[in-house]
Amino acid sequence: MSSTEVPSANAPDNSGGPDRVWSVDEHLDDVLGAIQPLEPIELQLPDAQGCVLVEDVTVPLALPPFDNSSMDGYAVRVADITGASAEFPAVLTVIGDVAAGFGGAQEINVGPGEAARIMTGAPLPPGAEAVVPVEWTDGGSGGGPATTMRAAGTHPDDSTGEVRVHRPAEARAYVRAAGSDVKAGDTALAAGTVLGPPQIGLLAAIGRPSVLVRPRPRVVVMSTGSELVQPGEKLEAGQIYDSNSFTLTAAARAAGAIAYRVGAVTDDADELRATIEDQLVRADLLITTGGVSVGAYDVVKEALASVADEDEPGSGVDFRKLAMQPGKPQGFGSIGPDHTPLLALPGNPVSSYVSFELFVRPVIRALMGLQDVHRTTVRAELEASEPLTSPAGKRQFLRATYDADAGTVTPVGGSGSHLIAALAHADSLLVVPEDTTAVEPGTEVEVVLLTQ
Ligand SMILES: Nc1nc2c(c(=O)[nH]1)N[C@H]1C(S)=C(S)[C@@H](COP(=O)(O)OP(=O)(O)OC[C@H]3O[C@@H](n4cnc5c(N)ncnc54)[C@H](O)[C@@H]3O)O[C@H]1N2
Ligand code: MOO
Repeated sequence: MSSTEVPSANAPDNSGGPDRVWSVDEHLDDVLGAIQPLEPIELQLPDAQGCVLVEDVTVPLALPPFDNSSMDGYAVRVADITGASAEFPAVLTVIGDVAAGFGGAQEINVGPGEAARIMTGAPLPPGAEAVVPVEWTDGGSGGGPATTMRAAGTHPDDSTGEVRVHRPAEARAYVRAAGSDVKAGDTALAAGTVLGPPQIGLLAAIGRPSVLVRPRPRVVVMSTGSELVQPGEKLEAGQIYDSNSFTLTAAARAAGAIAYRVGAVTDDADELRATIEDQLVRADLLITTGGVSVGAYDVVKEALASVADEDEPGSGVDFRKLAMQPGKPQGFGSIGPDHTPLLALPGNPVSSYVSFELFVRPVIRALMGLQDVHRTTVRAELEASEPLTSPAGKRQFLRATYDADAGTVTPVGGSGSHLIAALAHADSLLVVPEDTTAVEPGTEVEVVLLTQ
């Protein structure tokens, strides 16, 4: 990197004391190391979308279940239409209709010199060896080539009488063979598959109404701060609107969670503790924002100190400083009888969002049992009118826009962790490493894509 690199004197303090500063990677390892995927449950197909399958699903019946037509046309015997042409059509007796869903195909038996009208998806009747599309015939009209089949309801006579076939066809032409998609006993989907729309469709096609999956985590998001007012309400002096709970609830949902937004809780440890205890019942993961710094009203630390069950291994919430900007103060641990994981994020809006992207999103995805828990990162050339500066010893995450065609990344707004508007116009985070204090335009940098 053609940028200013600072010596290791600025590296995080790893001494283990109260002033210890953890690196982003150490914190992420600790957080993810404490997360187990949620226990599998049986979910109805519409609810299983986006979830990870935990069973191998075996095909109970072949697809298609029976030989069927891929065209609207006539089911015929091959020998009857050998050598047929427009000038010398094969004239066949129409013995009836076979429509999709028609269960009585066995009653229609196509004998020599006979044809049955057949619709796309309808079972091939006994005796028939091929299907000729209606466009290869006169459609029973006695005239030239047909373009469509006339509706059985308005033209019942078309199911009887004669049809002229203008072209020969090979055996099995326009026939979709039973089992040509999957066979009974095949593995339809293997454990570990993420259920997207086509996978849900396959499960439905083989008749499965529900499957065993890891569920979406239920994530409760609450912001803290006595200055916070809900959008729509009147702002008094010194108050601001609560945006974090909206941002992070939306982010949790986008990450795959079932997200519950709890409005802002005031800076009162008892109230916060009571709210957290109330919310535990519906939470697989709790997220708080604010109150984790060193201020006199930073109550999250105080409240969480006694919500935790200290007698149980794995309980309790640790607060630490990370070598990153934004997002320096962070809390992580588990609380309540079920050791529900909790991440306490800093209150500054950009800090809480960047912290969510780096730590909470991977947790949500790990709870879902997904293998790939991280955002896509790419390398891009810095496009800027002047060099970027970054604090020594901290990994900085600047908001940016990424141009995939040009292979460039451009910072949006400054580095301040209160810059909500710039964040809303960014699609990526530009990463400046801990040992770099300046980055020249044109330098290749790492970029975290917030959309993939
Ligand atoms: N003396 C020090 N002060 C601060 C330090 C420090 O090390 N020493 N760290 C700074 C850093 S870095 C951060 S980040 C913040 C974290 O503070 P808290 O987590 O305690 O957050 P608050 O004080 O509650 O709020 C900070 C800021 O963000 C606004 N905020 C909070 N919640 C919301 C919300 N839901 N929606 C919109 N805006 C919100 C709040 O009004 C404050 O302006 O501490 C620094 N201070
Ligand atoms: O770490 Mo704070 O998140 O820099 O603003």
